[in-house]
Amino acid sequence: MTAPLRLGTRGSALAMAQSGQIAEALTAATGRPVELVEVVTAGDRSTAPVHRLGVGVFVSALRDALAARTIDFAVHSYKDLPTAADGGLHIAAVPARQDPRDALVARGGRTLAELPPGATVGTGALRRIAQLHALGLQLEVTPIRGNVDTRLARVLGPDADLDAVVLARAGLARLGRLDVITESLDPMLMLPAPAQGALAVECRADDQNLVELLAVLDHAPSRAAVTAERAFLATLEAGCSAPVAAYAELAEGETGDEIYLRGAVISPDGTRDLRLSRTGTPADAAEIGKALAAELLDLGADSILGHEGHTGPGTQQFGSTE
Ligand SMILES: NCc1[nH]cc(CCC(=O)O)c1CC(=O)O
Repeated sequence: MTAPLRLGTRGSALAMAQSGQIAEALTAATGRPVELVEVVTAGDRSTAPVHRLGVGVFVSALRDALAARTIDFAVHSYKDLPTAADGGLHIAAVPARQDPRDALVARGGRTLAELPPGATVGTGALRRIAQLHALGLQLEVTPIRGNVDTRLARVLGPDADLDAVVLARAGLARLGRLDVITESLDPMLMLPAPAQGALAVECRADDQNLVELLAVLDHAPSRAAVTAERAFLATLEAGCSAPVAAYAELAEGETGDEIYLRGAVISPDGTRDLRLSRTGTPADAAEIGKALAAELLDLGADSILGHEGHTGPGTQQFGSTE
């Protein structure tokens, strides 16, 4: 009998769902039993706005448990990971990514275009707030936070107080709640967060057997897309309140696979909206991300991000605020 592998997870419904799906996939592929071990993070205990906490708080408790060897591996929402690499840890797999689009859940089955001026739309992410404002629809954008159920209740519950909320389609998919979506937002309107819809399966870098075992879950095209988007984010040195979006698509070109990366930096009020794209080969994913970020910095993205001259340690700790 092999001892079960210990998969550390947060206790939220979303975290449990995605950890459970990875545990099942791993057992199906390798025959190894997996046991879920719940880890409570500072982010779960606090009610402060996420852009103040930084999403890194959700991740650090799992990483501490990895370092302390109380768990063997962890599954993160990739977009919640800090861009700074963690030396002792290794992302052993990026499984096939879910549809990365954001989703609108609106009362009365409405789409974005059907919301009247003054309609109240809840979201916590500056990236979404900025892009909603940039649409110029006179939407009343309201900051909200909480888990997926809490956010849905603001529109669908008995005490609903908002006309709509925007959240990641992938989260709803993992919870089996795609039915509530009234519009999956085209990336032309709402470019997703870097790595949205992707998971990162992480273990200790020196755990060679596990590194090899987990690799069966890796999906090369998803890894290439996420690599480009995250290189873009890291090069912008985006702090924890950064309205940064990126989306890489892979397609077959005439001379082989091609990667098409779009990136945006938008001021929170939506009045400054810098968007560019770049193409290349998947093998150059990281370079494409870096080059796209450099182009946007040349156009003044730094002044939107508020770190001209750079603000010192800490500012590059976290990924996007989602
Ligand atoms: N911190 C929020 C968060 N982190 C990951 C997801 C689900 C989507 C994904 O895995 O990218 C969500 C919910 C949301 O943005 O609505």
